Amino acid sequence: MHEHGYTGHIDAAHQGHYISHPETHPVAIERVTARQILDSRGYPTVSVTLHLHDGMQVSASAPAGASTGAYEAVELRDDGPSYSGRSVHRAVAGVETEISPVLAGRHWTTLRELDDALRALDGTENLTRLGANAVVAVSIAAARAFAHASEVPLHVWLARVTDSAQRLPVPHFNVLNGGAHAANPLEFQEFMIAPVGAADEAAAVEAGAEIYHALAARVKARFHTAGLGDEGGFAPDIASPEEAMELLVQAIQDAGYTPGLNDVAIAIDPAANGFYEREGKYKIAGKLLGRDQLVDYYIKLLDEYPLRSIEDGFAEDDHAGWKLLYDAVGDRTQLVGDDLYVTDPRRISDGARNHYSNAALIKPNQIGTVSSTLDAIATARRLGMQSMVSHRSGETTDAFIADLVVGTGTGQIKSGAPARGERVVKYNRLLDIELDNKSLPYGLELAPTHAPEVALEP
Ligand SMILES: C=C(OP(=O)(O)O)C(=O)O
Ligand SMILES: [Mg+2]
Repeated sequence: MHEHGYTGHIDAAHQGHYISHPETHPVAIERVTARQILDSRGYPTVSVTLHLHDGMQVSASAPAGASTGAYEAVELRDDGPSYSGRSVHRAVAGVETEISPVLAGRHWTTLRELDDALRALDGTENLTRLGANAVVAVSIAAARAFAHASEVPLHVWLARVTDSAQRLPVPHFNVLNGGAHAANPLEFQEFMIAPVGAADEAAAVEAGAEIYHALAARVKARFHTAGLGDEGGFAPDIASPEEAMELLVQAIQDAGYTPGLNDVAIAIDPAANGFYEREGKYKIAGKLLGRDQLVDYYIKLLDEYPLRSIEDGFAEDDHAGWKLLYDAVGDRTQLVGDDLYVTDPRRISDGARNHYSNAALIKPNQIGTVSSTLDAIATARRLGMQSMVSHRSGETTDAFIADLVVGTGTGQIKSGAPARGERVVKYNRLLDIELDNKSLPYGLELAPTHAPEVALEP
């Protein structure tokens, strides 16, 4: 069993609480039902429905990671806690027999109050008892219930309760897959294209699709395969990250776009837990690299390619590696903590204080409730860090993260390739929001590279 595991100094002044405005309308729930459905990998996951007092029903479902961080909230599966792909009947039963009686029969005035009740009912630090898969699905459905009660779209409600300026995000399309998401020898997990210079969301999504198809042609011609990884990106037998980056640059050009930090940029998620060997050593393309060598390797990629963002460049517990990378390139590129922070406000706060990175990945099921997810974004923002909202490698057709990224205005999302239903449902939701809200700005929230702006105590 994993603990949430945070042992560092926690300073409330450095954490952001999102503001929950009391004027949002209360929610009355009659009962909560749940069932087991399949996710995009064909593994069972939890789907819940809140039956509201006014006859409305709102649903949500839980995604699942494969390259999960050790400090994530824990899903409940029938063979025990943690990811295994097994059935989730116990988590489903917990929603109906334990969560439903607690949520039914009273008025909930804020989502935080409801989320706090879920945490109290679970009683564990990392939601092991009821399962983060059960809890996050209920919390997302509850956010929908609050938006319904206030008679506004979900993204508008999220902007309202967090006092955020809404923004349409730069989509980061993961078009080449490796690591834990593919069977190929490529160690780095994700190679993404980000149309940062697109005029709007519609143009960005169109660019992503065109580049994806241009890449398909190159991959088929060179590798005689169009096999896909878990997130819908191609997964050919690429030997090295450089070869992958080269392919992306060519595909961007083939599709008639310009590779560049202000046009179509590249982002990577090496997910370094996956190729960490031991004692600060990492194995890439058959070579064992020490921390300094890995930093030099990333610098080479930054110098040679239009790379705007590196996620999990070092393993989750290799803080010495994170610091080295931050000191070397934290002023010129985005360094995103995923497994490092697991969407935990306390860990993000610690990362800002220690200069581990200048951005946090935001995955609601890593921390287990929508309220804590909003706190994570508020914390990052307070400390001058960027946030990137993210799907999981195992997904459903729930598009919550699209409303989340617009409502909180973080300016960046990753939801896999611009293909496969569970991925495009998020991008298509962004298109719908844009169509209904033509005046919303598109693009990154701040300049693409920056260091924390808040002076932190040593
Ligand atoms: C989306 C990711 O993968 P997973 O969901 O498998 O953790 C990731 O590592 O960023
Ligand atoms: Mg990651």
